[in-house]
Amino acid sequence: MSKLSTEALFSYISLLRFTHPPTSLPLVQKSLSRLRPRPSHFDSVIKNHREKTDPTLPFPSELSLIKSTLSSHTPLHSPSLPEINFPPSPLTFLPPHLLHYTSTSVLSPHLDSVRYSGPSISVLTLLGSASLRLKVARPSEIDLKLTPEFGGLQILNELRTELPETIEIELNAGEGYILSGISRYLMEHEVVGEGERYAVVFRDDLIE
Ligand SMILES: O=C(O)CCC(=O)C(=O)O
Ligand SMILES: [Fe+2]
Repeated sequence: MSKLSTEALFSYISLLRFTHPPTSLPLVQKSLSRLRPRPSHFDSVIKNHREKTDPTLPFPSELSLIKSTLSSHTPLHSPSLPEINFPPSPLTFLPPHLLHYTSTSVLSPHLDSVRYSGPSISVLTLLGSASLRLKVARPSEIDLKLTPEFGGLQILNELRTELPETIEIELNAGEGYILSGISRYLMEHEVVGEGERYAVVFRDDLIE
């Protein structure tokens, strides 16, 4: 794995990227404008930020770009890794989740719950910049009963030996990333940034 190019590495963990102009920033700022910063999310993963799920904002061109990015992805597997479930097409998206971070906000390493959303998590940065850091998750973080079949936790050891300890990408306004496959189910993510940042998160619905 260490000989893989960055692009091949991202493909291997199904970390996809897209660019979309941050034209929805004014709508997102307006939607969040009356909210007070929250000292803590219910699970303490995010702190000192503003957030809101807003079903009234449709984001049609962002969602169609995310769908086409996902459907053009061919996962790259090492022969020893079992297949990871990939989103069927078409996906049904949950209402968008709006986020506003400031210099005091913290987003700690976590895995998004597999109880509430499906196989892809897409985030478009609308203002500001930060870094996304991905690491192979600890076994205790993974709910094997609810996670698609990975062939047991042995896959984590395999990933730990095959992947760099941290995979990091820059997040700038107008840039989006998608966590799916390995990066969605088997790696924890954290966002590290200094200044103000607006982002919108598109999660797809659970697959029955
Ligand atoms: O702000 C981001 O890029 C990530 C947000 C996130 O990880 C989450 O809301 O679960
Ligand atoms: Fe997350």
